[in-house]
Parts: sequence; structure tokens; C-alpha cells
Amino acid sequence: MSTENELKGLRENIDAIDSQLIELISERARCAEKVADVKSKASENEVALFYRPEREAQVLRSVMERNPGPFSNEEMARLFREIMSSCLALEQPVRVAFLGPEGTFTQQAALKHFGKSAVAKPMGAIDEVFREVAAGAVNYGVVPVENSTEGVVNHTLDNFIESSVRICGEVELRIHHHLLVADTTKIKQISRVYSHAQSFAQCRKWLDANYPTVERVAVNSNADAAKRIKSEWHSAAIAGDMAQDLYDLQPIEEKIEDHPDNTTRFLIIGSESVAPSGNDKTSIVVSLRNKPGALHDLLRPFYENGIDLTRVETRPSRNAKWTYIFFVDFIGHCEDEVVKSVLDSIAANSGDLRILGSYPIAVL
Ligand SMILES: C=C(O[C@@H]1C=C(C(=O)O)C=C[C@H]1O)C(=O)O
Repeated sequence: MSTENELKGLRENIDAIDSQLIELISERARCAEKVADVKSKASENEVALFYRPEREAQVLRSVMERNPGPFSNEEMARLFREIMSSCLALEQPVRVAFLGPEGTFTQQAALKHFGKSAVAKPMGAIDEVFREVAAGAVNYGVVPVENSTEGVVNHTLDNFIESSVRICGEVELRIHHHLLVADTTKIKQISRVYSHAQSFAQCRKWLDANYPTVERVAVNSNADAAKRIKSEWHSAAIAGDMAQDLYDLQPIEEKIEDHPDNTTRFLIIGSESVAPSGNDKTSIVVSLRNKPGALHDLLRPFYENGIDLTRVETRPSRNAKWTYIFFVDFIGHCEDEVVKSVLDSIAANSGDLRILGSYPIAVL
């Protein structure tokens, strides 16, 4: 068979499969519309909850389990992520505030978690994301909480102390930084590099080795850095793919982060609690009475009940000098019997305990 004939036959196959896909995707969408009706009727006078993080996590996990290849599990789940995002938009487009401006890694995290049909709103600071969620101006917020190279984002943790918003999900993003220039940049005469302080820290060794003498100027975000160099012929920026595309920049060098597995974890914040998905994490915040063995007493029930701790973080309490607040993440949902009894025994021993939320462990 000639190449042309072979291609023609294969393309006819693809056209036929696409017709079936279109029919099936539309059928799925019609089903999601019916789900919306059921949710609206059931909620009566209350605001209906259209977005269901636990159900979305279950759908993605089961897509990955059933994936026969040749796509990787992640690729297959990403496709379904977008199908679900479109289905949810038929019910009600989800409104999400993120730490802006446009082009930040936090925006990338928001898209990864909610898909492209979400309506995303950039905010100027982490506090503003919290406030926007608390005020009900958006359904959810996305904020960075820790980076594998640079550690915790204190500003996010501190906001939880003051705010009553809940954690509804988490998303992890591999962070790749590039050294970027504009059309007008004179590459041999670069004397200044703009970036966010966290990104400078994540690329410190690379910069020391390759651009030891250039001035490093920390700005509010990588996207801000990318924007500034458009008008400065002697400056470069360190930023990621989104900022590169948004501001039409070119990389001099890609993936300059010192650790190739550089990853940031982001939290999804909202106002509702999330039902168990079958593979969940819980975050709590505890203030401890200042007495010997207090931290040991806090952690012992987890050990005794075989619960995995995934993170313990300390912040100074603003109420009293030399007293501390502990942020603890662990595997399990606050509706699990074993978790309930651990939380009861912590509450009996500690000054103050607040459950920030139980939510599905990041699928993608
Ligand atoms: C369809 C539903 O509503 C939304 C859309 C989902 C989907 O497309 O699979 C899943 C959960 C919800 O965010 C549902 O709750 O089942």
C-alpha cells in the first residue's frame, strides 16, 4: 500500500473515533448538567456546592488505574482534568483567586488543579487571596505553602492563624526556572537580573557559576521580573514558562534551578469542608502550653495510632513571647475514627486545636 493510501485509511479511523469521542463527551456533559439540577434541588435555600474536590480526585485516580497506555497516567489524567473542568463550567464556572500577577507559578498551579475553564483572578498578595475567599468574592484561592529547596512560605502559614478559611486541596508543581531575555536585550551586556527572592534562592549556585557579577534585583513575582526587562536592554529575568509566553521572551538557558526535582506545594483554600475521598490528608494548627514535653505529647498519639505525619512546622505565636504554634499535616481524614480519637486526645492536652481541613492528596 502506498504511503498516501495508508495515511488515508488511518485518518479515516481517527475521524470515526473522534465522532464517537464527541458523542461520548457530550453525553458526559449532559450527565453533569443533570448532576447540577440534583445538587440545586437538594440544597434548597442554601448555596449549592457544585465543585466536589473528593469526587474529582476519585475520578482522576480511577482514570489512572484504568489507563491501558500508550499515554502515561499523568497525560491521561490531564486530559480528563480538562474534560471535568468543562463539565463543571456547565454546572457553574468555578471562580479562583491566585497569587498574581498573570504568569506566576501559582497561576500555573491553579490551572493544573481546576483546569482551563476555571475563572482565575490574580491578587497582589497572599493576604488578599485569603481575604477574597473569606469574603465569598471567589469560591477558592490558591497560595504557595512550601518549596522543596527553600522550605516553608511563612506568610501563608501566618494567614491561617488569623483567618477562618479551610484547606480544600493541595497541588504540587515541578518548578523550572529559565534565564529569559527580550528581543531588545543585549545578551553580552547583561548587568542585572530580576526575579522573586525564592527563585534567586532556588538558582543561587547556577547564578554564582554563570553570572557571578550581575546585580540581582528581587521583585514581587517572576512575572513582574519578566515584564520589567521588556524596557531594559541590559537586564534579564528568571521566570517560568507561563511568564516567558505571556511576555514573549526567549530563554538564554532553560531549567537553571539548582535541584532538578525543585517542587512547590500549593494549597487550595475555601470555605467548605471536603468529604473523604479514600486517600486524604489533614492539616491542623495547634498552640502548645509552654511546658516540658509539650511537643512530645502532641506527636505521641500519632505514633501510637500508626498515623503518618507528613509535615510539622513551627511559627512563633503573636500572643505571647516564646510560645509557639505548630502546623501538623498527616495522612487520614478527620471523619476517620482513628483520626477522631487522635484529635480528641490532642485537644485534651493542648492550648488550642483547629482543624484547617481534610482534603484529597494531590493526584497529579
Ligand atoms: C459532575 C459532578 O460535578 C463536578 C464535575 C465532576 C465531573 O465532571 O466528573 C466531578 C465533580 C464536580 O466537581 C459531580 O459532582 O459528580
